[in-house]
Amino acid sequence: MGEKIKVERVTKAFTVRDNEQKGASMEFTAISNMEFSVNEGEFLTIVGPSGCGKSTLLDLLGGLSTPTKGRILLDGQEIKGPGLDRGTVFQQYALFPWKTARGNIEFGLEAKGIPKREWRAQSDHYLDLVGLKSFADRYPHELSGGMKQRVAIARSLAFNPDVLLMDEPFAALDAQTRETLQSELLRIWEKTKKTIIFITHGIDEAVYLGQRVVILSANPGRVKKIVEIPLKHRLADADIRSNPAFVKARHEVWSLLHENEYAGLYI
Ligand SMILES: Nc1ncnc2c1ncn2[C@@H]1O[C@H](COP(=O)(O)OP(=O)(O)OP(=O)(O)O)[C@@H](O)[C@H]1O
Repeated sequence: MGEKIKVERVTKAFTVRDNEQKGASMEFTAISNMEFSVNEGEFLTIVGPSGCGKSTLLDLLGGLSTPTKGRILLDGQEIKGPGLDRGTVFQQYALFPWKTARGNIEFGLEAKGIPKREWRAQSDHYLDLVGLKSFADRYPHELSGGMKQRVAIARSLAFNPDVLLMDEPFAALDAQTRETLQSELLRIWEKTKKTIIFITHGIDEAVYLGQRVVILSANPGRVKKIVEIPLKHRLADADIRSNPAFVKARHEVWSLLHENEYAGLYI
């Protein structure tokens, strides 16, 4: 399994107002000296406290902004801007309200330059992949939150990106829908073999989905630890969250995230 993405000593600083001095500005370091890599076809989850730089990191991976120091390599080439090799799914559905589920997916096909005669078969394929074949002609306002997010995932996949960047895509959904979409996503990942980087606030979600979990700490955002999750065949076990290996991994991630509280840092 080759290395797909390499985050090399990345620092991202923003210029912000200096509250101490009127009219002056100062540097604020959101992410400091971050380093990790992602293997081809890996499902990597990233978890960390609010403000640790998760969205900043995803913007850098998406090429929407550039590091202040360090660099990010994709297939050995430095990321210098957005590209169709990376698809992003956000927390908010970001669908075109005037296009049907199929129309939203076909937008992805058009952007990728797929000839129009192939759209129908390909959009059928992606609708089927996310379990929405019978909702092809519905508009976003006629779909539930979970269905909208399925369309968003299908649209991102229609670009056929190498890497899927997911920024808390299930955060706005109710617990049951979230669990369903988590297992759907695992199934899609197993089928498509995409490299996935998935950002979340949820420890359960990070452990359930990730082959490895990157734990970030805040002020500034840094990699605290990368934990391997030794779970195989997640989909075969309907109640994997009760499995001792899951419980153990979950506890490890939880402890790392809450370490500072017990050291008295926040008390
Ligand atoms: N454009 C910007 N200008 C100045 N500061 C910024 C900018 N973008 C982010 N920050 C700061 O960088 C830090 C990291 O923000 P970011 O949104 O990446 O965190 P996050 O981990 O995604 O947070 P959350 O989990 O709450 O969504 C925060 O302190 C934020 O205020």
